[in-house]
Amino acid sequence: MSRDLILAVPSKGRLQENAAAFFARAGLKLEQPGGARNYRGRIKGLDGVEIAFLSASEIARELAAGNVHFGVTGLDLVYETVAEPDTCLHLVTPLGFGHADVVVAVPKAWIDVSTMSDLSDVAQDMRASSGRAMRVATKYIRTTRAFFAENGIADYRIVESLGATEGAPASGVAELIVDITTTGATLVANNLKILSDGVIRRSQAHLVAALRAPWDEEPLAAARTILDRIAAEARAGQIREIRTTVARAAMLGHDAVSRFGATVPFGAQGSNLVLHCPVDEVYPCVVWLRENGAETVTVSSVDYVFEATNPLFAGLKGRIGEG
Ligand SMILES: Nc1ncnc2c1ncn2[C@@H]1O[C@H](COP(=O)(O)OP(=O)(O)OP(=O)(O)O)[C@@H](O)[C@H]1O
Ligand SMILES: O=P(O)(O)OC[C@H]1O[C@H](OP(=O)(O)OP(=O)(O)O)[C@H](O)[C@@H]1O
Ligand SMILES: [Mg+2]
Repeated sequence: MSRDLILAVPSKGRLQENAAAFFARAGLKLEQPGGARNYRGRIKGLDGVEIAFLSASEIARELAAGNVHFGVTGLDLVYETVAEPDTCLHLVTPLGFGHADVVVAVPKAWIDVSTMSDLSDVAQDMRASSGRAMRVATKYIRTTRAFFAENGIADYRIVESLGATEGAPASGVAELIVDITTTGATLVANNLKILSDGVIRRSQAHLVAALRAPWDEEPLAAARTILDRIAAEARAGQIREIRTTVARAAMLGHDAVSRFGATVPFGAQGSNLVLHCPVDEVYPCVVWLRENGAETVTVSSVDYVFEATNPLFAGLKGRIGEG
């Protein structure tokens, strides 16, 4: 049996390009030999990892079943597809793309309806006046059931919709919808509005680990390598490297830690000072260094910051064995 770590990556759709670009930034180049129709691949120069190219919703299912170790998919699909995600999955890290909100939206013409509580009244009124249940068009069935139950709405019916859900109210198939929105353009074009307390979930793509996957020594070692790279790239993105020569470098380095949340990665050597400073604090830190005698100060982006500890791997390690 293969002892490879299996990493599931979207093979199509909204998340595909961003996922490949994300791994590439971390120095992990996904290779798909034979082109887009070959659903197995590898990472260039990294043995012990097999890529499974799947659709985003399939990835959520395969993670829950423990058939893959790692997967990239949207939080909306994780919670929609998996019954008890907290028991069998570990969210390793958000990836900063694939943003979408799962929302409850009703016709704009319903001027008296702006909250879930108002919607509860609508459901009762409909039942009383026509004897029928309010209808909700959606493909987010589990998500809708849970959210409506939390809001005390029980008398409604789900109409399963696999596409163009926003058209359902106008075409008379349902009274309202639960769907994802990113820019809001589709809702506006269909004369729908989001209820003020109707944002069910803010979703983005995540790297997710399957607790039920066979986490033998080899896949765990591969996971450590992958997460080492991802953490190094993420850390590098949060900071800029500031370099200067200044008297009392050690003391200023020490102060920069408390003033700006900087780190002094290599310690202060004589009058040379290197700081890793949070992006938003870079300019204030430069001004402060000059006030303290620094003349030339350079600021640069770094590609990776590898550190002795890796919070992503530690987080995963802490949860393996629970699944
Ligand atoms: N504007 C958007 N429209 C649709 N999906 C989006 C959008 N923005 C981000 N996403 C995310 O992309 C993921 C869905 O991707 P995709 O439609 O390719 O997956 P899928 O549902 O598995 O595919 P298919 O519908 O073909 O089976 C979800 O996690 C979703 O939140
Ligand atoms: O808020 P917006 O930026 O307008 O984006 C949201 C819309 O985009 C997606 O539809 P998609 O184009 O993927 O079609 P489908 O739902 O029919 O698959 C999603 O299902 C919404 O309908
Ligand atoms: Mg889709």
